[in-house]
Amino acid sequence: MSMNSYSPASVDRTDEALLTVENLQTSFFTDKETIRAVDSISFEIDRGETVGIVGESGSGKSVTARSIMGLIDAPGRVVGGSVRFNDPGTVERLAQQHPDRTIDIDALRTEHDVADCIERLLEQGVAPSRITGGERSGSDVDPVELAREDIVTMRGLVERRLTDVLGITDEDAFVVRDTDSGYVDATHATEDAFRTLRGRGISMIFQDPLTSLNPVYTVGNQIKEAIRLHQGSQGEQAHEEAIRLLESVSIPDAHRRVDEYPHEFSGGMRQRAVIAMALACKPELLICDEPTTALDVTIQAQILELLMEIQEERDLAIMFITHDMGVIAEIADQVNVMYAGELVEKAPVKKLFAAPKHPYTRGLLESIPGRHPEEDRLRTIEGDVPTPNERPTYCRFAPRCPEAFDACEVVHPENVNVGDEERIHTAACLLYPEELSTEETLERHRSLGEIDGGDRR
Ligand SMILES: Nc1ncnc2c1ncn2[C@@H]1O[C@H](COP(=O)(O)OP(=O)(O)OP(=O)(O)O)[C@@H](O)[C@H]1O
Ligand code: NI
Repeated sequence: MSMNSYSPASVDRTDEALLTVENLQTSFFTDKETIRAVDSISFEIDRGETVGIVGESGSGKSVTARSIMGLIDAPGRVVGGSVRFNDPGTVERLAQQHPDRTIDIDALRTEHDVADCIERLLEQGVAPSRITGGERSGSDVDPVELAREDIVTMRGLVERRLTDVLGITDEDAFVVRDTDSGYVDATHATEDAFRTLRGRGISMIFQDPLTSLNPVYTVGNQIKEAIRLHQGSQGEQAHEEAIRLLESVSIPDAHRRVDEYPHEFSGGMRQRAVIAMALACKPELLICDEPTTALDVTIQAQILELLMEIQEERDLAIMFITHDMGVIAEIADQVNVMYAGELVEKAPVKKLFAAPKHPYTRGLLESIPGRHPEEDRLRTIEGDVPTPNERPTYCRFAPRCPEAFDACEVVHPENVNVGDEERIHTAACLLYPEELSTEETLERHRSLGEIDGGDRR
């Protein structure tokens, strides 16, 4: 495949998200059962934005983060969907490192006609909904026509891995370059590529800072090692940079503390040091998995404050995982609510708090401490998150839902619009869309399930 020159400067940064997660599925194959820990979820993260992932313990938040980072180990595996990381620098670097795993969309466009390709796919018996990606559905949809209208594109065919008609048999390609953009698909990346991705593009911090810090090295040496790996500088230069990083996360007396060991730091200071280490690789996206859960409330507030400052300064995108709706209110721009491996509601933070739609979200909001000061016991949602161990043909929340009705046991709720604008506020609940009759609503969810089901394994 030819390698066209690629200029990051020409990238149109406005129309495509930094991270696009689409129908991501990650399962654990244990002796006893298959746990569908992340069961076909989709969301996006824009540059400079904080996206919260919230849900009770066991809802699949950490597995989502680890899937994006390539950190799922046996018996777990990412089994479906895509995670597209659209950072020009990372795309360019990986395209150079892995030319044989790179697909050049521009070159494909000059060689092939999309409508012809679609006709061949249809002849091969590929379902139209697979080709259109469920963008448009119904019996009257003609994918060939959509291609003429430029709705189904070359890029779309590649994203849906409908590539054999393009003469690409390498299922393992994971870098896609286009004239004005490109992405790395983390669900197909090699371990080698993940090292680049984790080093340059995406960093992650965990609940317990000690998982990221080695007790036998000084904090400074660990930060310097990160600097050496990711920025290439060493010696005095790296030392100065380490101090600067510690100062940037407001560690007082950084000149002295740079030579201290992790056990000499308090919990809050350790988490600051871990953030400094994460920043050493100049990430575009920082994934935080409950980074403040182990800290007391005052320290927690300071760390959140710090993250927001850093984000502002660096135009960093943050994916913030928590089970705490109060923290979400503080930090998130966008919120994704997860339940038993699925995404059940998605909205901008203000909309979610002002008009929560899913009964589960409402339950989570009701259980924020201080919501009902007149009551002396904290409200909780009765029962536990079930283990998602089969393909859902019903609502997984129904057994705990105060609003469940008969259909919830036999129809799987799909994400539908619950606000005025398309795709801005969605919920996966059979109570919606509100304007339809019950019969029509169920029909809507069933037919959306058929499209989504095409991708769900
Ligand atoms: N290594 C593993 N082997 C088997 N099952 C796993 C493994 N890791 C996670 N799971 C399962 O995946 C599901 C989701 O777990 P996950 O850790 O993502 O939840 P979470 O939302 O992060 O919860 P918490 O708030 O407790 O961190 C759970 O049912 C869990 O049992
Ligand atoms: Ni977790």
